[in-house]
Amino acid sequence: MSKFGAMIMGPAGAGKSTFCAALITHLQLNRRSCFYVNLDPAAESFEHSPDLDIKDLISLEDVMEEMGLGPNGGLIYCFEFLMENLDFLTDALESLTEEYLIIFDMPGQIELYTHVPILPALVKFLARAGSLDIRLCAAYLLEATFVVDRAKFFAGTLSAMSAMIMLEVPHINILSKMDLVKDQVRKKDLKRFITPDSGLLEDDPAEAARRAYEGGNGEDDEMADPQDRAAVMRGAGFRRLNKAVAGLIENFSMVSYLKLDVQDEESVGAILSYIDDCIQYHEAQEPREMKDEEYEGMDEE
Ligand SMILES: Nc1nc2c(ncn2[C@@H]2O[C@H](COP(=O)(O)OP(=O)(O)OP(=O)(O)O)[C@@H](O)[C@H]2O)c(=O)[nH]1
Ligand SMILES: [Mg+2]
Repeated sequence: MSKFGAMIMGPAGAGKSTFCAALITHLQLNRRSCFYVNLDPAAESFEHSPDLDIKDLISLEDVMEEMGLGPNGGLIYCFEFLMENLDFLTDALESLTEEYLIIFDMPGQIELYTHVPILPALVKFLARAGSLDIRLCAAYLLEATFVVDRAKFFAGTLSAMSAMIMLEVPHINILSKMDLVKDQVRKKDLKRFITPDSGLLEDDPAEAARRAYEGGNGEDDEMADPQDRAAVMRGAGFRRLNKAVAGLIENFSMVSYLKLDVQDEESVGAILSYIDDCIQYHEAQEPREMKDEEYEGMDEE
């Protein structure tokens, strides 16, 4: 029997926990079962209390205090500890039926998604057939406010792509906090972020401001101070690198985004449908008898 899950990932403050809460509320309203797993050892408050909380195994605060580690090293330590104590997950999850959507609320430390191999190992463990056998969808959130700084947007997109390549499970990317940019970005422009277009760097208003600050196009201006000139050359190199990265993202067509406005029930429902499709949730459900109260609900409609 398969189980189904969604791993909600992304940089610090991207809105992961808020999205988890909205997803849970939406599932409850639609009479669907869910199981909320908090894997952020630093998370303190929750809208829905977790059904399983890594802090019951290990807390970041204790690790930092006892091991003398900082927040990032401490987080890696917590995950290494989790990997040595996987029974903590197995014991809680193994009895869940295919009706449940297991929601994993992940921490925001970016190194977890880019260059330490812990997350791929955890995902492999969760998905392994014959063990927990969870069909997992990774959902990577990036704040829509990143569209204001286009170079930053491509850097964020690169981190989404890195997580996608590293984890090797069905993956969706989400632009969160859409409410914050709705009135700032024209619909036509927004499309170029939803499916990233490298041309965005060509007509970047922030870039124009940067060039003006540097005093010209940055490549052939005469400058008195060699240090200024070196800084500008670094700027030019940075721009070329950015363009190359953006071109790579565009050419591979690997990343596109779904829009999330967490206050809007329909938007949350639409993303859930994508998650369901990715993991083929509905195909696996047994036809079930409706409960009496569900029949009653239908009479009223
Ligand atoms: N305007 C707006 N604010 C949001 C939205 N989603 C989250 N926030 C706010 O953004 C902040 C961070 O949200 P969280 O859900 O805690 O983000 P997170 O990704 O879980 O953060 P970490 O776990 O610390 O990495 C909070 O102040 C939220 O209220 C949104 O859709 N719109
Ligand atoms: Mg969180």
